Amino acid sequence: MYDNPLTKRQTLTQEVKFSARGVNVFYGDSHAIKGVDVDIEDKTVTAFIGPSGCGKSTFLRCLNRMNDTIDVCRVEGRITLDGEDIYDPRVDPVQLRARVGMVFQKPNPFPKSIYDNVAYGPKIHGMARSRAELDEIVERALRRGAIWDEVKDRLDAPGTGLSGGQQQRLCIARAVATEPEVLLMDEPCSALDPIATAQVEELIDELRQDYSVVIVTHSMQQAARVSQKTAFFHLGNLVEFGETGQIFTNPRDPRTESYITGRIG
Ligand SMILES: Nc1ncnc2c1ncn2[C@@H]1O[C@H](COP(=O)(O)OP(=O)(O)OP(=O)(O)O)[C@@H](O)[C@H]1O
Repeated sequence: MYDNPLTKRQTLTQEVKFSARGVNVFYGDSHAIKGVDVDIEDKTVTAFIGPSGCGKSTFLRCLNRMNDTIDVCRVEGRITLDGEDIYDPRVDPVQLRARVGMVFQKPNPFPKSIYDNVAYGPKIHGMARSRAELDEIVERALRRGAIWDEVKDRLDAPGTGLSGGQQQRLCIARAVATEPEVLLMDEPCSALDPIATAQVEELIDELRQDYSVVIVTHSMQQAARVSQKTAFFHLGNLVEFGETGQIFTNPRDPRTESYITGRIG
């Protein structure tokens, strides 16, 4: 059931991209993430799994400081990206989010054309000196999002007019347009049908050639299909982290075993 040819293919250990140590997150008095230590590797898909409310999205949002936008949220501990503390006051969260892109649960294209959806980030970050350069960036990103062929003849059409699966691939193209190093995906397929889900999963597998990808998913089958590393969260604790194949076939913690066999969650 959890057979994963992808994890079998990769056995090499990659460089560490994110390193988290002693991370605690509070919403007011509520302790949502408890003392999490984890290393997230480059060129690897890491899945965050666990029952609803266990803190997967909260921890994901720590990685690009999206929690900064939530008033009651407080993050403690140390998280480094390529060895640099991302919570250092000198770090500009906007620049950080260009390096650490995010794709959300519900496809959320801007109410703009397909072209402008993708061109927006590169324009803000001054990545193109001419319209021709911007055209190239947009085409490259749409190709990376595996949607170029479907939209190349209607780049001026509104992004919101695409199907759900196309919108999500457009959002992935938008996220990669600024050439991030990491892509965070919060249940990116939960609003998609099985065909669109399969397309996005295939795309995720391609993206890991160049990026570190972290995906929150409720689907253990999806975690097994797309990830090489899996982190199991329970009640705010990171209970177990390891090779996806090991987590699904030979979990070390009884809580992980209960979850993957359907006894909790
Ligand atoms: N903006 C917020 N304000 C207050 N509490 C929050 C906020 N966001 C999340 N929480 C709380 O933090 C805990 C962890 O939530 P989080 O959304 O990270 O879990 P999750 O594992 O991603 O859940 P799900 O799988 O249901 O999306 C929960 O108890 C939740 O109620």
